[in-house]
Amino acid sequence: MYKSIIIGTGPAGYTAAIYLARANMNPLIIEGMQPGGQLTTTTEIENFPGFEQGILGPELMDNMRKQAERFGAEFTSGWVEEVDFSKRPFKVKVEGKGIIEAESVIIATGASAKYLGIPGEQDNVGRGVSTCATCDGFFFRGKKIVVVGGGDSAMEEASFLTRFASSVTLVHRRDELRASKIMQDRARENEKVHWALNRTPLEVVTGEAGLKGLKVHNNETNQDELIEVDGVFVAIGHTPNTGFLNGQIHTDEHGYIVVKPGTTETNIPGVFACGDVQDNRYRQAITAAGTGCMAAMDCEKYLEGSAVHDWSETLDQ
Ligand SMILES: Cc1cc2nc3c(=O)[nH]c(=O)nc-3n(C[C@H](O)[C@H](O)[C@H](O)COP(=O)(O)OP(=O)(O)OC[C@H]3O[C@@H](n4cnc5c(N)ncnc54)[C@H](O)[C@@H]3O)c2cc1C
Repeated sequence: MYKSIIIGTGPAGYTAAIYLARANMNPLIIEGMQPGGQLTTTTEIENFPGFEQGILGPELMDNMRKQAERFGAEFTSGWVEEVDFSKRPFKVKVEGKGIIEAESVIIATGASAKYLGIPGEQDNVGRGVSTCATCDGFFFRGKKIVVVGGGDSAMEEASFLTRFASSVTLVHRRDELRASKIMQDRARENEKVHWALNRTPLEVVTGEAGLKGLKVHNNETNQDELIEVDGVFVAIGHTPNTGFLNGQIHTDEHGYIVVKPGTTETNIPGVFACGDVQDNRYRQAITAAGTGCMAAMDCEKYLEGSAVHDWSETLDQ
């Protein structure tokens, strides 16, 4: 039996692993199908502190893994299929490995960006196709971009990207947007934002020089069109990876794990959550790593038998 199991090896899981391993807690880390997490799908990371010239995503994650290994963290591959948090020790069922038991569990399974599922999209992630304006907007200075989506986050990303891009065209398959009025108004007031509503994305088109544009079907004219751009930002939401929890941990209406404010504690003492799986707002590598540190420290306190936080006093004041 392990003192602690960490599920997931993105920046959150690796950071928790570094802290727990250095505290002699001998954690077991379950890697899942995507060792290294989301950053292994991208190229240059320019906003992770400590790397003046930037660092490649896979290299950053490889460094974090080696750092955790150096302090004795143990890794196993496999996908967590089920958990049983109803009694102690906690049980974690890993595909092909069976049931592993632990006194505590840190959930760091991230959130997957939703994609359109059209030809050319996956081949060009990190080469013109992105799901993160904060991460990649900087690479599109003076360029033309489309943002696909009709919700608040699409409006926000479109407005944000006008700081860099020469023009941002918002593509949505209907002529009505789901976004709140205030977010729509903000985007509409921005003269760099253009609108291509009632258009269904069909294909990310590339040429010899790279990305050429987004082919869409115009639902009004029934014609296909090519919107010529340098970048395609897909802003149709994220899915937190919480299916394996089977409702045992409280989640919000979007499926994100709910933690006690200012901590990584879930509704079950001894089960902690960090990184994008509990963060619908920031979703950055540095915030994931930061909460990974918090989860390890909360977990250590729990294993030592001391209360993690006593909020009652704060709330009484
Ligand atoms: C293309 C791209 C570019 C990005 N660029 C930047 C950037 O420049 N700067 C920045 O700060 N952020 C960037 N981000 C965002 C950043 O990658 C995330 O915020 C960060 O990776 C979240 O870390 P995490 O540890 O919470 O989860 P993730 O990195 O998502 O890792 C989740 C881990 O959980 C595992 N897992 C999931 N389900 C299971 C399961 N059932 N069983 C076992 N394991 C499981 C996966 O295998 C994976 O190892 C980018 C994201 C993408 C997609």
